[in-house]
Amino acid sequence: VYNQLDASIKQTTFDFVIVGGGTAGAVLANRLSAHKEFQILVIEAGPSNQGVQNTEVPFLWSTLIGTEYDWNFTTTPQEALNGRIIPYPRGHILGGSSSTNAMFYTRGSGDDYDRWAKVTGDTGWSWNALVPYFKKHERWSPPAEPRNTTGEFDPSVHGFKGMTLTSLPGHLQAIDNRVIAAADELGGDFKFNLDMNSGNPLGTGWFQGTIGHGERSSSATSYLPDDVLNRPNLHVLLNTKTTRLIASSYFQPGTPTFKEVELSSNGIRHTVRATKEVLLSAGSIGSPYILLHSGIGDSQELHSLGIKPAVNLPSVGKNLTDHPFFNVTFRANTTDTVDNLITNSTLFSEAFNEWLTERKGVLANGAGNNIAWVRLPKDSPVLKNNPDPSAGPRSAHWELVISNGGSVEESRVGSGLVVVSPASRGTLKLASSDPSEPPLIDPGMMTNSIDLTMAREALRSARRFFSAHAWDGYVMSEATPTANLTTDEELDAMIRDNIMSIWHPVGTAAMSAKHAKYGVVDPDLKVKNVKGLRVVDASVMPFIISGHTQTPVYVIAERAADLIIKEWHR
Ligand SMILES: Cc1cc2nc3c(=O)[nH]c(=O)nc-3n(C[C@H](O)[C@H](O)[C@H](O)COP(=O)(O)OP(=O)(O)OC[C@H]3O[C@@H](n4cnc5c(N)ncnc54)[C@H](O)[C@@H]3O)c2cc1C
Repeated sequence: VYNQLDASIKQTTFDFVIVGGGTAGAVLANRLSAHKEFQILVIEAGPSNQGVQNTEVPFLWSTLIGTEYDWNFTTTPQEALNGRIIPYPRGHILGGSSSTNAMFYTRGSGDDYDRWAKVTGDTGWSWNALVPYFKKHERWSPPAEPRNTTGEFDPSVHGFKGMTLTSLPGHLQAIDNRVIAAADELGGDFKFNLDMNSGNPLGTGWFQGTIGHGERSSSATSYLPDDVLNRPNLHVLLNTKTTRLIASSYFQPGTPTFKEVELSSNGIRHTVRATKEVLLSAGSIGSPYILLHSGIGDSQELHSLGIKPAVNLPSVGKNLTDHPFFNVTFRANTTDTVDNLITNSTLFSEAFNEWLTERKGVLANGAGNNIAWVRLPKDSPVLKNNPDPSAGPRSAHWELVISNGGSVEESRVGSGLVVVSPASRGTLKLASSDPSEPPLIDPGMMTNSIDLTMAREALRSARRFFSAHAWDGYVMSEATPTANLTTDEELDAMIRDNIMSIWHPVGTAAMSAKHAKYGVVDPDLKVKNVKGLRVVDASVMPFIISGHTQTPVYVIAERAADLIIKEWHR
């Protein structure tokens, strides 16, 4: 591991150069370096994850936003959100966003992946074909505080011998029994679902997180532990930014080859070469950003920025898809909420000590203990008059992340509401030809009015959920900013004022079928009309899944590693 670009790095040629040591990049680094004949270099812009305590304590994930471990991006003014600019965090650390995310472990629905298989013409991306990769990635583990978890998950759908630790919440919360009772009482949309990761997520069930023994399990902790980092054929260069890829046959006719990588750290520039492939794993923002700076994108747009076009691939940076998110909260007749940890330093110290000494307690938990996944009703006018934005009947339109808290001023419970099958699309563009300038990120939040409808219905469904008898005497009244709003117009105005991103950008270097006229990579993740270059990360998803996006990234990377090894291993 090198902490910076300096003279100690003698080697400049490797079999594979992996750009980005994030969620996907760490998987590739591990799987490829298991083959001793491959020399591998990983280039990561951020520092090491080791010793960064707030990446280890699950409850403290949100404290990493806005720090040196975050790229600290923001969006362009969002047209459908009254011109608001919203924060757009991305992990800037080994492990990438898996080192800083909220650790939801959700696979989405079987239909999400079957849609990928359909649009790419490759059955290898179907749910059934990917199930072995979900299991290869996952190492299910007991919750941090041991208890009988029978009836809270289905062991048959999980992997027990994989890499990344997953678990049910260890610390039970005051509201958990009421959530399950509300699901049983209401049935229908909210019916209890034993395991939301079976391919059939709809209904209410227990949160599963990328947490093991009370600590975050990231791609860095699970795929790049010391014994892997110490492999003699794996080289990891930290604190170093890749600025662009250089075409080696620029002026020769035929398909350009991109095997040269330009790096920069502390003002020093350097190039390295891959003899076999460059693997771009810089994420949904970083990968299209590097492609565009390398002249791979819409030639006309690049030309107008002063970048010499190398390959005309107009889909680079287009199709940016993300999940909009907002909150609803209700005043609650309790003093037992997680917000007390924020307002009461004694309570926090006790909880922190418990985590430090035993890796237990509320700080060993993720962002909630229960989730519900809901669809628009079959007879919804939206579905009658428009194509269904979701992948199919097993995919949710929205998600309720039930939370035992929501305000530091008074006791509340509530729900994060996420539109998980959005129809809006945005773009990622360059502001200039200068690779030190951040990109223009426009997720186009709510630009398709169907997403507004789903957000409104999500709120109405949360109101139904919290008016179940199970909450009698506990939930008092809805709080601002959603309280007393009933008409579509009132709700739309509130949504436009409050929607944020839940930070799941995908699709900016999307896969398409082999000879499709659009798309950035083929189903084997090779960049179209280019040699020597694949993209392996969240940007290749042709459609967003109806769940949080780290798990599909791990699965994409696991399958990519197999494709790459099959091609090059002798
Ligand atoms: C705050 C937050 C919370 C989230 N919560 C959840 C959640 O609870 N559950 C879930 O499933 N998903 C969640 N997500 C989304 C999920 O983490 C991502 O979809 C996933 O990790 C993306 O993986 P990736 O490999 O595509 O990119 P990343 O993991 O982001 O990796 C990209 C890596 O490339 C590096 N890089 C980028 N550009 C360059 C460059 N020019 N040179 C060198 N290195 C570069 C970055 O520093 C980073 O390490 C969250 C994301 C965020 C930001």
